[in-house]
Amino acid sequence: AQEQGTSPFPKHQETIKMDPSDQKIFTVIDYVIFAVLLAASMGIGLYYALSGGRQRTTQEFLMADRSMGCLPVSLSLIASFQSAVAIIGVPAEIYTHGTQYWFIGCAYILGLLIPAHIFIPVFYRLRVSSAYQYLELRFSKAVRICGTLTFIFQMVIYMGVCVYTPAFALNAVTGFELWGTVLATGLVCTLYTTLGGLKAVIWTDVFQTVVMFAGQLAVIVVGVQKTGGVADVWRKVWEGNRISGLDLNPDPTERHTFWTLGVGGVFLMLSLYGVNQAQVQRYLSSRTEKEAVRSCYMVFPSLQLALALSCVMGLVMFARYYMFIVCFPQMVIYFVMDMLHGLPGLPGLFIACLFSAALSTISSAFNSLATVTMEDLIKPQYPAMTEARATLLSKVLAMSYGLLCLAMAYLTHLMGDSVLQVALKIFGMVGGPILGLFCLGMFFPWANSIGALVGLCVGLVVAFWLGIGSILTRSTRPLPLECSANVTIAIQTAISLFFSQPSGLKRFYSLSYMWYSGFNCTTVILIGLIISFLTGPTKEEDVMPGTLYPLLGKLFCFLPEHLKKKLCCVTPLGQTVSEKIDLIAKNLATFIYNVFAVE
Ligand SMILES: O=C(O)CCCC[C@@H]1SC[C@@H]2NC(=O)N[C@@H]21
Ligand code: NA
Repeated sequence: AQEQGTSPFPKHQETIKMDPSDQKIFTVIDYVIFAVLLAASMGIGLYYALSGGRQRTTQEFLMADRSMGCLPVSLSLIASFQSAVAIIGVPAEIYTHGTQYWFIGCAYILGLLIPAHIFIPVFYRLRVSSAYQYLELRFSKAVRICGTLTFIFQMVIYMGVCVYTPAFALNAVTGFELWGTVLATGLVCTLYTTLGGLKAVIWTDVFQTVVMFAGQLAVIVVGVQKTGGVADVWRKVWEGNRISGLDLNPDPTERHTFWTLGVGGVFLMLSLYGVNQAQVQRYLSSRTEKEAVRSCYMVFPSLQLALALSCVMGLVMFARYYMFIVCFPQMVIYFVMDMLHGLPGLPGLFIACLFSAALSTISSAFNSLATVTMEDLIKPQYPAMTEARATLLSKVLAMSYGLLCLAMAYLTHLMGDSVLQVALKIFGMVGGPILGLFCLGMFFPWANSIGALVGLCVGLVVAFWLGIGSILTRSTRPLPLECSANVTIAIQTAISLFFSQPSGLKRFYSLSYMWYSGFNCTTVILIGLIISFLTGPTKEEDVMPGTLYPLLGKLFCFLPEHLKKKLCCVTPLGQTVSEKIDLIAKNLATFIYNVFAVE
């Protein structure tokens, strides 16, 4: 049933440019909406710079006076890791490979329950400001510093991808000024983060998350209506077999299956929602531990909604273009402008949506980077520093990270891979080992500092060997379009010759990137335990109270008490399993009550 439509695409696939002049994409109202977004974000920043304690202490600037409620915290938690990468990358993923990626939603259950009931209680009761303070309490100063530096490395790269993605995508399709937008976005974000601190970052995240959902919803509604209605879209999508079934293929080199997404995805979620400073800081800014746990529960429905919106957008895009099977990097933006041009204000709304996604993520990154640099690297060196000076320095740090992020944006220009893959690989390669470090500390009392250090280093080396190896050996990978033909072939032959390795290594390199978090986390734990046992395991009684979570006690709760004692599974968190279970039940009940009570 292929309609004989004329292809809406210009002849040359490489340079898809809708010249704003003839297409009249952006009317004045569109620019106004984009400007309103930046102005509103600045306004919130200024408001928190001039109200409350006027950002005079690090407790307020970095921790929002630990006074936040669960609703803003939960929306800010989503905004931190739902950036333009997901808004552009997920629809392209669904268009190209079908809805298999949607199964990552199954990882959100354990991916949020474990942080709510394991990581939050430990961090909250230690009353730390930075997650890496935990590493010094549990291990040593050296482990804390390595953890902090690893986190900084991860977030600086991730930030660059998040700033660059929306600007480059828009420029490629609509000629929207590239570096002007990167500068405008980066500077506005740096300003309101530097002026208003965590309170401003959280409240701008709330506003930006609403804009993000609105923009995606608008594209879906207009897209379905222009593609013949829901029934027609469903028929085209079904015929194009874009609705993937449950793929239970256990092969770990299979890119997306229920196992790589549903199980591998849990480790990805734990590395973000369990131990990433940006999220931990939000939990710690909650007024009570219960409020923090509740905000984690409230993330679940909104995260599922965000995932559904971006997946449905990909399906509508497929229904629209399936008869012209083409795929080029900026197809999603092209589709959006194809749907929305001629509807004044909607292209502007989508641009606002794209930059809301970017701003909310990079502002969280700036603020968490400033916090860990201050708390983990500077304050311990200068304990006598006055509050005023420390707060001023935190603001300077937020500003510096903002400028560094612009530089990273340019580096992203050179990466060329699909941005969703790049972002998820960064989390897997760097977030995975950090998750392993925290799990080693919380669940294994025998782990000592040397084991933790060696485990982290080996974990990072293996992670980068795997990550870079997979990029280099995927000779089938389409190199960025701008490469000229003969150079590409020469490079590819050189790489394939150099890397023509035995099948074992080839299989290692072809591990699905969705397993990176789980694989690297496990490496750190195994190496960490082996080294700890070789260098004299820590005794339970020597461990700082409150830094252990009796995971083994929970798992073996059926064992008699004396055996559990031997397996050192006491419950230092002071709650037996049954108390834990009824806490979960009570939380669910109050959460459901809150939702309906609000209605
Ligand atoms: O959107 C981004 O900036 C990064 C890609 C998504 C990161 C992970 S995927 C699972 C979880 N769900 C989200 O919305 N973000 C995180
Ligand atoms: Na975001």
